[in-house]
Amino acid sequence: MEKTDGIGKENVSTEEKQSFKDGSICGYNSLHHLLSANLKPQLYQEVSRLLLGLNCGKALETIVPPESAKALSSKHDFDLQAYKFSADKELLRESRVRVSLIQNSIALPTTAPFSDQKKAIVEKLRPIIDAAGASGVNILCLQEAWMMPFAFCTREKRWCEFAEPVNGESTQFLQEFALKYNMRLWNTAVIIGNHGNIIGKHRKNHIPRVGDFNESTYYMEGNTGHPVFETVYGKIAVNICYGRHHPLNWLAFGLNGAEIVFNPSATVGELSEPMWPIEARNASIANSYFVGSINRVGTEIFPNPFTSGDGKPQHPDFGHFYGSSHFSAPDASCTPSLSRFKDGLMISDMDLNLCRQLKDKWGFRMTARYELYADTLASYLKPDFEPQVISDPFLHKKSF
Ligand SMILES: NC(=O)NCCC(=O)O
Repeated sequence: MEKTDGIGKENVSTEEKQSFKDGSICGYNSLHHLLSANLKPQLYQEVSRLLLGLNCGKALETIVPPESAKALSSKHDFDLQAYKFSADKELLRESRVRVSLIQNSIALPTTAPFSDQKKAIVEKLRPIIDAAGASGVNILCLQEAWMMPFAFCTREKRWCEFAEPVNGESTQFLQEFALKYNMRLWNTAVIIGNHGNIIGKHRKNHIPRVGDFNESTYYMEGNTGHPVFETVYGKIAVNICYGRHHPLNWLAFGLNGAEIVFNPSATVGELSEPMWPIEARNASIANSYFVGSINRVGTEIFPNPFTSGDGKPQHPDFGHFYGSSHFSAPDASCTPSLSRFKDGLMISDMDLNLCRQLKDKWGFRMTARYELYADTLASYLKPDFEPQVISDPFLHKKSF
């Protein structure tokens, strides 16, 4: 596995390890770097087999990005990784696509004028999107609320100034690239076609009310259902951030025929890091589609400290957004993650036939018994719902 600049270092003292406040994992870019640097090769291979799975019976293949993309990654200091998910070769159906994810930190302090903050993020993204374009990427997804700091923890209304109409300046910025590179790009919920056209939008279905994530101060639950956007490169959908904790949300995109579901996110280590690699991978397996998970990076400090309603002291930041963007495939394989603290571009070739092949192999759709669940859900929604519980008759008897 590729080692990164000074951060992927092997000789880290204990004191140093304890003092990494930069978002690294004991000085390493990601869990996979830590493991590859510290395990003997055969042990690392076995750990990888379990952590990342196998694709067509082998460890996931890496792709070498073009020199121009590598040069942009060195010059602008972003993590660049590329992989290939294969499927069994089919004679009649060919369905290959190159997909990518971008994770980024903000570019200016949250105290800078809002328009400068937005411009600086756009300028930071330009070379990363160019690297994706130079790599022949067909579909690109950015993180949730990519053009602003994730200020919803503050509950201050002034951050609403960052809101834009569907065809606002951020969409227009991406439309240029979509046209230039014959690519589809998304700003979390706006889906842009390779002619620079807006194909549609999807609004976040589930709005968090957990820890500092109290986004209900800013927007309402989405009302756009579970749209799947049919593009020349495949059928794609967006499950925005907190929606990943809702298995029925994933299911509905699958029932509508999604082949790739993106999960643009903003989430912090203390809250969700142990869940992050599991939820996407599980959704991918259960619904026989690919998942692209994207999380922002960095720690964003806000001018006015805020409390979290948990009795603890007020604080000026959310915690560390841990990046770790990656792809999961329906055969339970997945890519390693991008850096935990650096901007990054993850590229992956996908043979979308893998979705149908896994449906055929495991038959989850065929065996799903949706009518059972439709009945349970219908009765659960009624005010007189009684849970189906059969108690041990001895449970409520007095003991002798
Ligand atoms: N942005 C967002 O929905 N965050 C919620 C936190 C989480 O789901 O981990």
